[in-house]
Amino acid sequence: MSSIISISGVTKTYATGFEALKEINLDIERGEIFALLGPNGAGKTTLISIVCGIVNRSSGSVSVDGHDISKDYRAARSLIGLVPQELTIDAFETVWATVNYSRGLFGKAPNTAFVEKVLRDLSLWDKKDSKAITLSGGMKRRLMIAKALAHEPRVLFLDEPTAGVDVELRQDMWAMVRRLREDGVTIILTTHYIEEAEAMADRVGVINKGEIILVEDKAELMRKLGRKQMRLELRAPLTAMPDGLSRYSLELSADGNQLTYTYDNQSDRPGVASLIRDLEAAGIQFRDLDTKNSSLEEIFVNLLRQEP
Ligand SMILES: Nc1ncnc2c1ncn2[C@@H]1O[C@H](COP(=O)(O)OP(=O)(O)OP(=O)(O)O)[C@@H](O)[C@H]1O
Repeated sequence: MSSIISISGVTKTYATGFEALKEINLDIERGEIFALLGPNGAGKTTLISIVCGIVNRSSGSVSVDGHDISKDYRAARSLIGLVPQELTIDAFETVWATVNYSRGLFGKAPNTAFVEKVLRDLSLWDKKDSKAITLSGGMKRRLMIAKALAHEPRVLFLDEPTAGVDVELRQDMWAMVRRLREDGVTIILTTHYIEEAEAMADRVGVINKGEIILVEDKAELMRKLGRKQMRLELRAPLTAMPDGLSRYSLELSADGNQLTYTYDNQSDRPGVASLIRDLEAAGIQFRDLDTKNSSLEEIFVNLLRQEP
């Protein structure tokens, strides 16, 4: 896959002297869903805003489909749709006017069939004549997306797309984002909901204190950094861990009824079989057993914990 966005050596120091981005190098591949994760204040919005031409970088370069965002600003910007965190729609404008106006701003010829398709895809068609002020919160967010798609961008930035959105609507949004990808749109989203990245992203980037600390294929990341846990429900509670089991990384629940064994996903010798033998030798019996893989959330928290 070739990259559609290329960010090279980008730094940002705000007028206050605050260094929000330190030497960011990042390539976004054509047609992927890329999730940018990071704690509050990590620099996600700053980075997106630079690519979209809203904030000036202090140094470095960015190109969008080969167009330099400074030298070739218009061409670069016309390839991008941005859905910012805050609502930026005129409350007294209709849905139809909002989307068509936005298309016009990019100098695109009117195309009612295209705008109709966007509104239908976002389940806003029956609201086309409603004023934005009369829409529910979820509809307003969808209108923001419709507005961002009005000029047929090839790249869509979604900054915290589902912040404060209920679970059902969040699932709808995810489905909609996947459909956009199927249409060939590259999607970059920032999110606090790690389950969102887990559900949708092809690749994940983690940014912390203005630095990209990791970029990885999501499935690979979960395979490489993921851990597995096996939980055993004991027949009789244990008061202390028997000596013979000290070589395993075992945790005993406070009531003594559960043992949890954490092990490496990738290891050829995860030690499960020998643990079970050793439990037997120690006379510990269990009623039930289950295993689970660690989530992206656990991987993320561990990554940030390792950072100085
Ligand atoms: N105009 C500005 N002037 C000075 N500092 C700023 C400005 N805008 C942002 N910052 C600072 O830069 C840092 C990065 O902010 P940014 O909004 O990019 O973070 P973020 O990762 O998007 O955070 P969040 O998840 O909270 O939206 C923060 O410490 C913020 O206070």
